[in-house]
Amino acid sequence: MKAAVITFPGSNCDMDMYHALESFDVAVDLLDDQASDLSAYDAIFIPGGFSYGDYLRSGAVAKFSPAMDAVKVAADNGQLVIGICNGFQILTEAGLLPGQLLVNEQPGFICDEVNLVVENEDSNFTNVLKKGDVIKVPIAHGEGNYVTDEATLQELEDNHQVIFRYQENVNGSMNRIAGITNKAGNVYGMMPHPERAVDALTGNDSGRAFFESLLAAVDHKARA
Ligand SMILES: NC(=O)CC[C@H](N)C(=O)O
Repeated sequence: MKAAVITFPGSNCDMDMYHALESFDVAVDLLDDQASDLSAYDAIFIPGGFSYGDYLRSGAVAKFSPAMDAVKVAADNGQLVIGICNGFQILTEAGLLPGQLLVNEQPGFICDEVNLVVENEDSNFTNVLKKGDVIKVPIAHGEGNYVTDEATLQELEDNHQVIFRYQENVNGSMNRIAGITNKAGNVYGMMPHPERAVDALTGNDSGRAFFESLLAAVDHKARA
């Protein structure tokens, strides 16, 4: 698998993602917000942080960067696009995923480890797991409260686009949504940080299943 991690001014989880991918022997390029051609990559990661200082709203400035035009082309091509935390916020702002991440129901920055329940075991991001499995993954956000209109929420549920739910609703998200895909299943966003849970030395490597699923999905596509 060939991966790109896009670093925006203010990203702060880009190197976490880089090291997580390297731990799976993935060839990773670190690109910046001026990236214009992403056609060489199986998977493109938009990492967490505070892109452009989170001015106006999280992700609201990043969506205008040249790199996001290239991400849209890649998404249309069916390449995998993965946004973690601020990356999820950028993908919703850019219109690549439905809904919006609002300020947490109890306003404030939450830094914790939370249990995520697998909702869809057939996705590119969970295929080594089973529906109902629980993985513990760090969260670190002030704006993780997922909202959308009722019709879109119903559509997300009906199309099995909800991939993970929080076991307990930590931030007020509708239907305890922690991660969703687009309709085609190749664009994915989640607020929790699997890239921070890949090394047993840190006390938690349950995020590895997420990356193992991605690798299996890319491998499967290459054989098809
Ligand atoms: N860790 C992050 O990516 C933080 C995301 C975002 N800036 C928030 O606080 O919600």
